[in-house]
Amino acid sequence: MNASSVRFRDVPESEIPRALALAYLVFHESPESDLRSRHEKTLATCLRIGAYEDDELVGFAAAHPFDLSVPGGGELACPGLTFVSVAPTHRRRGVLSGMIGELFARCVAQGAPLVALWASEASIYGRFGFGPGSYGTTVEIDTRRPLALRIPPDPRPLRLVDTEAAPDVLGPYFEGTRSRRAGRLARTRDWWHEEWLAEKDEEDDEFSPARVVVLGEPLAGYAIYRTKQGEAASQVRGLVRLDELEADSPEVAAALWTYLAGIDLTDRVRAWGRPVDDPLPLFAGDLDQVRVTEEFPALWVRLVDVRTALAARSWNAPVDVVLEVRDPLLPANDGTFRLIASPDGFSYAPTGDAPDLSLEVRDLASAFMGSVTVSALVAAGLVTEHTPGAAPMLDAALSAGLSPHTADAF
Ligand SMILES: CC(=O)SCCNC(=O)CCNC(=O)[C@H](O)C(C)(C)COP(=O)(O)OP(=O)(O)OC[C@H]1O[C@@H](n2cnc3c(N)ncnc32)[C@H](O)[C@@H]1OP(=O)(O)O
Repeated sequence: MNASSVRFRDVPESEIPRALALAYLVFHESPESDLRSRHEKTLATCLRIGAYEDDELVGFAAAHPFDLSVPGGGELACPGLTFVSVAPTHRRRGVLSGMIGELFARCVAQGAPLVALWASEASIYGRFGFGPGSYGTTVEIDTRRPLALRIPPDPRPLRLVDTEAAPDVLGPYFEGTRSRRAGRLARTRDWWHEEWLAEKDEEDDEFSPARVVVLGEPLAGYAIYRTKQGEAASQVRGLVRLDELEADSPEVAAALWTYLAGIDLTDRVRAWGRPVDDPLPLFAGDLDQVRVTEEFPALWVRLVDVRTALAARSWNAPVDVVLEVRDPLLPANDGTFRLIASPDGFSYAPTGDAPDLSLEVRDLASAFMGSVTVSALVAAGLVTEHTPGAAPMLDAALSAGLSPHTADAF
């Protein structure tokens, strides 16, 4: 086989089981029938690209029809790439590259300015112009003693909400958070039920069903969590796994963390995918008790249409810079452009002027989302600042308050 013997085309709904068989092969999975059915249902709503050698499916990629919040409260169509699978017999011959090219062409045709993904390996997607658009952290709390905090928890009562009713209670609140943080996907009712509130945890069936605890009327914050029993014989106590916690104020967050840390018969809380600016590690009273154990790239973002993406985000200070953007895969983005933006206006047009900053489109994606500053990229040797002061000027314009954050891993 060579790359030219492979053809790319849509995978019809009737071939979803075949695509899933390839995905389970490459991800070393053998899910039970209810999870297979969920995957089939999800894939029916996705864009599906297949790489075929004659009639054999040798590569598969799907994309969810997501909308992503961008800095300043706007949102953009952002296909969410997932289930990327190449047959072990056909690796490293350009099948993934071909599927990505196909996906970008469809995004351009459909007017989707962004693509996003969670990477199985962080080394794969930079070459295709993806940069980390949000980072996540893992936080662990030792709850063998009461949670020590430097601020008083909100004293209002907490209540548990049935998972059936939860999307109606949490949905509008979560939607409100999307205008404050970039990186958040719009959630449908099905997404809430299947990805957040499913009876069985997809990865570890020792966990309880999802539990939802809320504070305030109207809602001022909530937590979604699962618990795992300990083992009396080996004196291992149970675990609380926090899946999501949102709060209007640090006091509400403090009340929810105190609740989680106080759950009987458990001695740890583990929270994966917290925002990098989560206030808990700041208001914790004992930093031996509350530890940030990990920080990782979460959502990878690709600017398929740089101009449309930049136009959709907020500009918090005036900026006038010439950017030399390198994008070998999408020539419309590649070139030298003058960016003039402020809270009152935006323009981005090709120019023959000398650049103030030179950068790769993957780094522009991270700066666009707000996950890294341009000055930090200059300091790392990834962006060239030809005109002193251009990077801090662009950073002031890009600044947008809270860090980008994505908890929906897909
Ligand atoms: C969004 C998601 O779904 S993430 C899930 C990704 N899928 C998996 O991890 C499943 C198992 N792996 C696979 O199916 C395949 O190995 C894939 C999809 C990762 C790669 O597919 P391939 O068809 O082999 O990739 P392709 O030949 O197009 O390689 C393109 C480039 O990426 C590089 N590359 C491919 N896979 C990897 C990897 N795992 N790590 C580092 N680099 C890689 C290649 O070396 C090549 O580089 P080059 O352009 O400098 O020569």
